[in-house]
Amino acid sequence: MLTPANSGDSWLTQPSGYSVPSGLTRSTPAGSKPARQHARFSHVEARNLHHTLEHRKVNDMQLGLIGLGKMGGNMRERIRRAGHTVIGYDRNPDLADVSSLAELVGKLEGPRVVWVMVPAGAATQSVIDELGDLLEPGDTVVDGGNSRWTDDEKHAEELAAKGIGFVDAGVSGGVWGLQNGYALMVGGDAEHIAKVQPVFDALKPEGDFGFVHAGKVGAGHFSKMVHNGIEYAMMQAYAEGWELLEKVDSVTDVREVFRSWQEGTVIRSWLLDLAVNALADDEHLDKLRGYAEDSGEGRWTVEAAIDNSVPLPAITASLFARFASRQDDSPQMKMIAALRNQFGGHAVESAK
Ligand SMILES: NC(=O)C1=CN([C@@H]2O[C@H](COP(=O)(O)OP(=O)(O)OC[C@H]3O[C@@H](n4cnc5c(N)ncnc54)[C@H](O)[C@@H]3O)[C@@H](O)[C@H]2O)C=CC1
Ligand SMILES: O=C(CO)[C@H](O)[C@H](O)COP(=O)(O)O
Repeated sequence: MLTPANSGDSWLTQPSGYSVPSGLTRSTPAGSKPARQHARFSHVEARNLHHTLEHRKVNDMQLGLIGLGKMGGNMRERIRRAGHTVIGYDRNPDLADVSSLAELVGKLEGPRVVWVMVPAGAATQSVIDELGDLLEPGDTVVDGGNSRWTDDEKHAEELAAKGIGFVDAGVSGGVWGLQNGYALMVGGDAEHIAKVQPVFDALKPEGDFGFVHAGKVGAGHFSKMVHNGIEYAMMQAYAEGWELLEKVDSVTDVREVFRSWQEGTVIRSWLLDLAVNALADDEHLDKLRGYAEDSGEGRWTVEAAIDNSVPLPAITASLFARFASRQDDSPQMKMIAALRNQFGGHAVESAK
């Protein structure tokens, strides 16, 4: 079952998933007693241990992480597993390692890197404002939430006036990121990004892809915004296809059709895999109401399309489909019904 990591680990103790680097442990043959603490290391083991410690010294860094919910909680765990130190703050004390932002900043050695992972808008603004007062020149703030890209320039300017760097990071991967890694789209100056790189490396998926320095400040969130616009339209297409398949009598097992599409088809994707997961739990989605919220990225994508005169019919339609999902009845369809009745005498249905 997928749950955010709400372990509430103290930053002073090793989190449950922490793995000791291989050079620091000695293997114990099955059935034998565990090696005693004072067991002698061979020359090769001692050299490996030395290399491991040197490696950690060079690469380990400290991170302050603010917002330990569905995303930040798992990110803290993934970064710690990579051997870095994470001090987490959340306004929910059950999740936090420290009791205030000031305490978090006080525990970090300079130059500090602080990652903000709270809801976009007012929450992000207030955290960045407070950090602006607490941090020192040479420190760096990363906004990893789904902030509107137009906020980034303002945040970068406000912090730059105090000598503090700013990086905007679009993060993709959801609650699966702990195991699969988080795809990262970052914007900002190379000098600021370099300070955060060990953390980006810890978060990103294995392999060659999953990290991009997309451009200047704002480019990371702009890229993530478009990513989410695409996400809307892809989900909408799967959803529409699914409804049509469910509607007709000739297709007797829609769930199996979706499952079969997972291999070999043109339309296989991770979203399709997740649709199959959802249908495994609830074959006809009977347990759900057809209602979908949105958090902003879809509408900002449509606004950017208008600003740039770029036609986005699929993404716009998928945003509007969510608005429609929130209506019990359709005022506009009342008007359509009234007009058809007016001009053509077509039948109407009475309000319930
Ligand atoms: N859930 C997802 O799939 C993804 C979410 N995001 C973005 O990441 C950010 C966090 O999202 P989630 O973890 O899903 O949200 P969440 O609601 O699970 O967690 C947010 C956390 O921030 C804390 N918080 C809120 N205001 C705070 C403040 N002023 N000071 C300290 N802590 C504060 C809350 O107590 C909560 O624990 C949002 O900007 C979201 O849009 C980005 C990618 C994927
Ligand atoms: O960024 C995400 C996934 O990539 C978040 O899950 C985001 O909340 C999805 O957008 P919306 O809430 O508007 O559906």
